Amino acid sequence: MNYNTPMHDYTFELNKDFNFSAAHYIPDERAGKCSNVHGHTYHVNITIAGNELDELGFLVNFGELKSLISSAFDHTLLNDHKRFRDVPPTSETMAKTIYEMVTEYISELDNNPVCLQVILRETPTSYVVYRPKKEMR
Ligand SMILES: Nc1nc2c(c(=O)[nH]1)N=C([C@H](O)[C@H](O)COP(=O)(O)OP(=O)(O)OP(=O)(O)O)CN2
Ligand SMILES: [Zn+2]
Repeated sequence: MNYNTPMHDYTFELNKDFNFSAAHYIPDERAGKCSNVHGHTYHVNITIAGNELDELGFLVNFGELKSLISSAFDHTLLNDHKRFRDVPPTSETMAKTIYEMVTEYISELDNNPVCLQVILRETPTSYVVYRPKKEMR
């Protein structure tokens, strides 16, 4: 999928798309049919930027980004995850959670990549963009 990415001055920008399947429910009757357990094939787009590459010539390993998120969420009930103990697993909170997981992972890398945004598509017609405020970077 092609999505817009924010303007930046980094030399390299990387985008990783992948899918995972998971179930969820929104535990509030105001969510209507979405308060029942149901499943989605979630589509994720992660944008990473930076000025330096690692010894392999990678900004970030594409496969590591995918496995970081898929190993946590694929074929699970999202409501069971500790990250969704206090907030319901909506597209918005999922996009923010994935951003936080990616940012924790890349903060360990020596070449200083940053995550610019995460896009989480829940259905063919519904998706969310999570982009941190500039002072958070
Ligand atoms: N702001 C949000 N609204 C809704 C969310 C959400 O995460 N954030 N989630 C849901 C449900 O989980 C649902 O699975 C998705 O809803 P919706 O886009 O309405 O799905 P439909 O397939 O019914 O949409 P169509 O318009 O028929 O394509 C609900 N709202
Ligand atoms: Zn849903």
